[in-house]
Amino acid sequence: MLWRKSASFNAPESWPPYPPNAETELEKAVRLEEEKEARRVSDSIDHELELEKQEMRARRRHQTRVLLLGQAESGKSTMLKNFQLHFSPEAFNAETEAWRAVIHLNLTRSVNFVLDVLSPERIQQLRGQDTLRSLRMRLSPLRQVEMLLVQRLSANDPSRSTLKVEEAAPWVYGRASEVSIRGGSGWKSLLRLRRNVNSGSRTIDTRQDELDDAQQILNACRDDIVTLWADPDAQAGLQDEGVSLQQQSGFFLDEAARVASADFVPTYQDILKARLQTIGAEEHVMSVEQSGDPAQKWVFYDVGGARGQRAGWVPYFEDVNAILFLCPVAAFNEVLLEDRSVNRLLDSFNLWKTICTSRLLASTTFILLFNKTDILREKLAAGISFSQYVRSYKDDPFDFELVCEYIKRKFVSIHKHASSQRRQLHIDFTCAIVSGADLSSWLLLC
Ligand SMILES: Nc1nc2c(ncn2[C@@H]2O[C@H](COP(=O)(O)OP(=O)(O)OP(=O)(O)O)[C@@H](O)[C@H]2O)c(=O)[nH]1
Ligand SMILES: [Mg+2]
Repeated sequence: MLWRKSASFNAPESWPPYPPNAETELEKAVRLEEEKEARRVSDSIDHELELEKQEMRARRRHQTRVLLLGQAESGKSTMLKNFQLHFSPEAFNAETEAWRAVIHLNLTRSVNFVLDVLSPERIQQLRGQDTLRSLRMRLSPLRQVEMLLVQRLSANDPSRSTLKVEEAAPWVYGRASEVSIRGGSGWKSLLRLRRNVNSGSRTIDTRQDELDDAQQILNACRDDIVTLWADPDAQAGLQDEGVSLQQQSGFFLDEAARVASADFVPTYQDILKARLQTIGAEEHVMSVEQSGDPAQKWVFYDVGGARGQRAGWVPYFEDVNAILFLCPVAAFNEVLLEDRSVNRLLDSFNLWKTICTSRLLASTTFILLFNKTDILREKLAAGISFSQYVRSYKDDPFDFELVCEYIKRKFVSIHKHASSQRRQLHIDFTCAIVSGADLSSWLLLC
């Protein structure tokens, strides 16, 4: 060490350091040279940081950051797919392969769920028990298919690597439990897998072979799946158990003949209907492919909406231009999967209140989307009374327009009273599984 700390001075963090006692001329010259060099390095670091900051600011000027919020199954990821389809159709199309496996998993889980409900004991009480019993037996390989697909889709996700089908399969509360796959990890690697399939890697080939096996078994079971789903006795058994699958996420049983066929290629509609629970947060950067300013980027943050996931939202609050909040209006007669004592519409009200109250979001643009309007319409038309679940509602309990108006009033009122400062609120009613919503106009608001 060329300079010594002065005995009388004990602040090594001060800069430049205090000249040591009894310093020779040579030592002094060396010290000054070192200090000069250190200052040059420090200035250059400061300069780099400043440049980075300026670059970031310039980038940010061309970046609009949008955070998608809402409870689980409110349609956040589906809305994001809609944005991709609208603004980056090429990127969207490139993911078709991966979505096929997800759709196959959705279908397989539905069939296995039906088989769980129609247990051997239950079948004994139904007419046509011989047919159902043999269908049950012939469809048993689908347990293996489910396990294979889960393992393949979560292949790169260490937290799911030991997932067993028995763990994922038991059905609760009239619906199959879900397989959640950490977004942006395992299942998307299927894309790379397909693209690299000629790379000669044995692992990749094995993985692809397994997916092909799953698809072949599913295809071999195709006619039996169609027969099971069309069987009036099976339908009666499901009805007795209070199970209604049609309005549940990832429902493909009505299209089983097409989806399970060997040459199935998912349509846009299929991909929008596919269900994959988001765990954690995913960042999606998009630019408008066909027209517009190529430097302009949209950054979407899609987060998991289940209760256990919500603490992870806060870090994104500080840095976003807009919140896209989704409330699934059709969920008025449902409860949270994670807490069956809580009505889903009530949970959305409370969540909205929390978001409005947040000071970090005081000057953020809010776009409120009332989603799943198609299912709301179907439920009310099928005679499910809104006022049976929402006691404060006093109008016609089956009138779609009035129910929508009531929900909107509630949200607007919460926004007005919970927000710390005035903020414009944009509201729309949507059906996220139909492409072509007025996405551009929302983005103009951000
Ligand atoms: N019928 C209908 N289904 C919808 C609509 N929006 C979303 N879905 C379906 O609802 C399911 C759940 O949607 P997601 O987009 O995965 O929900 P999410 O909010 O991302 O849920 P988490 O990731 O768990 O937070 C999917 O199967 C979608 O296809 C809609 O407007 N109508
Ligand atoms: Mg999601």
